Amino acid sequence: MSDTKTHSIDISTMQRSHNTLRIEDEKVCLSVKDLHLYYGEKEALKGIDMIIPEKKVTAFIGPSGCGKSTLLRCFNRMNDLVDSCRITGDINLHNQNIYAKGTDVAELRRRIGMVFQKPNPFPKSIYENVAYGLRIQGINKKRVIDETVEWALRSAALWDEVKDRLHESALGMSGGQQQRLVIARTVAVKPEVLLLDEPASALDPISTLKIEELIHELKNEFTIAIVTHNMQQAARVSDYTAFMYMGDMVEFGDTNTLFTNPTKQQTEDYITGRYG
Ligand SMILES: Nc1ncnc2c1ncn2[C@@H]1O[C@H](COP(=O)(O)OP(=O)(O)OP(=O)(O)O)[C@@H](O)[C@H]1O
Repeated sequence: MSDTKTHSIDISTMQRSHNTLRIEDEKVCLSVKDLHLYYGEKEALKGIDMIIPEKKVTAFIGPSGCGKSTLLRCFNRMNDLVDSCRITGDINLHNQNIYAKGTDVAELRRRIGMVFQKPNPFPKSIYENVAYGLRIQGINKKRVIDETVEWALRSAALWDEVKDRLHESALGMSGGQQQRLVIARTVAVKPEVLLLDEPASALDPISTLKIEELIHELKNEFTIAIVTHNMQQAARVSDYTAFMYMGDMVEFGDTNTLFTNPTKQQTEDYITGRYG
């Protein structure tokens, strides 16, 4: 690295812990081995090897089309829904191969929940949005559902704003509230992992800040993987960062190190805004 370059992100001004994390010290939640993914003839993931550490936030960054969302969708087998898609390699969730024959994909998606860019609440009440996953699981005791709805809404930092209008339509909420409601709906079924695919990119700056604060709280209970186009956001919210380029995992490591002292020239070029 040259001494004269200026980083576009000054991580030292962020309220981050300056301790460098070591991936070897982490408990493994998900491990990815030699993962290749093809959409028809096109190879979109070219032999990915990485782990997602437990109860930490792992961010995926990289230019448009590099495969971030594709990789995220592999973790709960959302790519199964794409006809042309073929996958080789392994992904293990706590040593269990999620692509093994006989895997209960609905149960996998309960254990690994996903939140998308655009808030997608159901056209139901706030309460019923959060209760939905519980009812699908056959839970119908009112007391259990009431308690879980409150717990999930508190976990999503939404309870105080909605406790007096639980039975009003979710569609009357602001975009930022809707996204926190979707997060409450996802955590209500007690997943182990939350996959967040650009969860704040459709939101205003204040709602974005709330989501970032929420991510910070949620990692006490959940393992989080987040795709973001916003490098400042990745630097603020994540413990580990993966930089991808054209289907390759170029660099993966502790977020402080990746943003201040990347080992690969391609990573440095990207985080200093030379391309992307
Ligand atoms: N359903 C699909 N069918 C065919 N090709 C796809 C499909 N989804 C993604 N691709 C292709 O796979 C590559 C990776 O796409 P992906 O959406 O994972 O990238 P990304 O890094 O998340 O991009 P962005 O930041 O723009 O969302 C791209 O070339 C894209 O065109």
